Amino acid sequence: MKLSVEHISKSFEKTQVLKDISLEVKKGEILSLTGESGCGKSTLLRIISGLEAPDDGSILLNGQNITSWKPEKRKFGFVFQNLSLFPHLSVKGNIFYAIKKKDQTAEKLNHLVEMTGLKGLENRYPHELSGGQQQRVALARALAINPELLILDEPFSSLDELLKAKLREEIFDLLRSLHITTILVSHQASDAFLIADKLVVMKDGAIQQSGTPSEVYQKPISPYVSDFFGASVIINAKNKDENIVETSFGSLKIANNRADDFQLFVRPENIQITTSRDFNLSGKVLKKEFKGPHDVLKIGNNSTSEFISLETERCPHEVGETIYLKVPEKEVQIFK
Ligand SMILES: Nc1ncnc2c1ncn2[C@@H]1O[C@H](COP(=O)(O)OP(=O)(O)OP(=O)(O)O)[C@@H](O)[C@H]1O
Repeated sequence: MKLSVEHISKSFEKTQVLKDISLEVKKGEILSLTGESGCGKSTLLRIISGLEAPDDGSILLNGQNITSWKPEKRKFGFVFQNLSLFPHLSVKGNIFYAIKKKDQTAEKLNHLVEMTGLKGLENRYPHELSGGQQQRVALARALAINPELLILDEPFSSLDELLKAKLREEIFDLLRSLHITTILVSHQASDAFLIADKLVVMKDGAIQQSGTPSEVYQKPISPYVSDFFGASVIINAKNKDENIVETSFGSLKIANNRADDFQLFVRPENIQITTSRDFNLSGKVLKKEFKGPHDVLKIGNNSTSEFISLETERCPHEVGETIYLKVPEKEVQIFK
């Protein structure tokens, strides 16, 4: 199984909401699609699922052009944000909703409720279930059709943080064990989506960056992408000499041939506190906050209003002390 989205564009009236989007999901892969509200994620999902037609471009399933296929023919399973369970149907009725009568066997039901942790709840109605259980019903219903592709549109948004994390992990484990090809859409930035196989980050109707989670996390191409996944340290910089870059916190040895001002990006865990002044950044600890497993330092100096916010392991330095920060060149990304 392979789903290819090729050069999809879409406008509503005069506004272009999707601009030449291309991506690919292979058998058993989990692709996570994220981006700020209004960037076009839902519109893209609607086009993939056949609920909306693109102005340009094609959707291919195993090389076959399915752009004009009706949603039913595509055999995709969905779990939407609002779940859309049928209130007048039991768990069993909801799970079997899209299944032919002859395939509605006790064995199939049993298999689905066991997989999704709903055993014993088959005869309950949606209003008699918790939010997490309702999510499971929606998932079981989507899996019941043996979908070619599963589309999860922000399925965890209504749950509290703890339950969200637990259910997400459980569902990901299940999808991986079943080798179900999945597109997961998230409207929120979250490290949790780094467990997908592929990440696609959208902005203003276009793909900003796509790649493996570690590529996107370690080498984001813009502050927009870096801020989506974890904390980042971004410092204004300019070229000083060949391979020397100057910032208001000191100079660093970094190969860079840009003439204009630019920004240096580095993940906080790649910065080490050191005692050496040479080619390291320096600043005063302005604030130190205890955050359980780590401290957060706010580092500044007199020559600038800029400061570095750094998450570190237990820091022995106190407010007012000057500290030096080692920033390894290979961990630095340059943002224009
Ligand atoms: N049927 C429509 N008619 C006109 N404009 C639309 C229609 N559907 C979506 N839009 C517009 O297209 C843009 C993209 O919307 P879309 O719902 O795809 O974004 P999204 O990334 O899913 O946002 P969110 O995270 O808030 O759900 C928005 O500006 C939205 O107002």
